[in-house]
Amino acid sequence: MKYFHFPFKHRLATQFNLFDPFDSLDSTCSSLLCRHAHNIRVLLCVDPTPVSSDLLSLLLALELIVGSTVDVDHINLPECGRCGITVTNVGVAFSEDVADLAVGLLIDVLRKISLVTASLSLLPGLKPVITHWALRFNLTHNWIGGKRVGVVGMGKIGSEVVKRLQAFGCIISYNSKRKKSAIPFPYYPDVYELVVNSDVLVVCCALTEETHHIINKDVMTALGKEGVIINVGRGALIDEKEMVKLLVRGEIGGVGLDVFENEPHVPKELFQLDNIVLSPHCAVATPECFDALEELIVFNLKAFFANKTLWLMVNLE
Ligand SMILES: NC(=O)C1=CN([C@@H]2O[C@H](COP(=O)(O)OP(=O)(O)OC[C@H]3O[C@@H](n4cnc5c(N)ncnc54)[C@H](O)[C@@H]3O)[C@@H](O)[C@H]2O)C=CC1
Ligand SMILES: O=CC(=O)O
Repeated sequence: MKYFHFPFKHRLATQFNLFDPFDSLDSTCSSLLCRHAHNIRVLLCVDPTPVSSDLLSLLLALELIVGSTVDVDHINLPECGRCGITVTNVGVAFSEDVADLAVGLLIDVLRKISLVTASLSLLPGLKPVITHWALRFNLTHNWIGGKRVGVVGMGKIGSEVVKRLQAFGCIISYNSKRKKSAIPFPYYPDVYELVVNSDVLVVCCALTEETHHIINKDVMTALGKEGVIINVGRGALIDEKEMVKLLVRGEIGGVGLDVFENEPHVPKELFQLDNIVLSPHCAVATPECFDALEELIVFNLKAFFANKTLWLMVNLE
């Protein structure tokens, strides 16, 4: 169990009959897994560990998979549906922290906080006269208030992003799979239409066949030289190769990324640029997210063994 810290594993082990394949000396875990397979009723899926049809075919007693992520596309859901296995995910447990990071990335790209922090160490012996001191840097002039922000994916995270950006006075519009009657902002069914009406894009939709490279070369070109893209969804929502080329040529204004197309690989060209802010897919790496996740897991395990209703079941139809 790589993702959870020891006290949580201990908590689980004191309440349930826990079998952790990472306790095995066998690096593939396969022999231990095979030995216990017929007894396992619940699989706790840590991180996006793949749950293939091969694995499912070993676990003949399996009734429930408790996911620890928002997306559960690493789990073979059609096979779960066929075998009558229930799957749960984390729902809103992570949404606020991901939205916070999205807004943090945006402010940092626009105001270059990380960049000037790194530059401070390069300026020894300057007189501490604040205006002169500050003017040594290319001061940023980007205001957040009044920016037209297009949200791609008005789900749980998108809605939290909007709450925060409204407080800055941003002008919001969105693209999503469908128009949401409860959302009072202009809806553009075509992402290209959204972009031509936006200064900033915040990308936080689910990655599906349909949304793969939804932010392609044409979309990014339409956003223009001053346009900024923030991506906290999945790397492959953006055509990363094209994004790098456009950034290098100065054809988009800047990016803030928590996710990459081929993690943990980060295109090295990005490190030469001063209009990017990067984080290593760590939007949910907070104690609050982990606490919420752990409570959710324990709730669902207890509910399952007590034949009670589970939280956050994924629709497998
Ligand atoms: N950076 C990180 O650590 C995290 C990233 N995520 C990513 O954020 C994504 C969104 O999470 P939530 O808001 O909780 O999910 P959600 O299910 O509430 O929202 C997903 C949104 O994607 C939209 N969408 C689906 N298909 C679309 C299409 N074809 N075109 C446009 N929009 C489409 C849906 O309409 C929905 O509004 C997750 O799928 C996950 O990939 C989630 C948690 C943490
Ligand atoms: O990226 C994390 C997730 O929960 O999805």
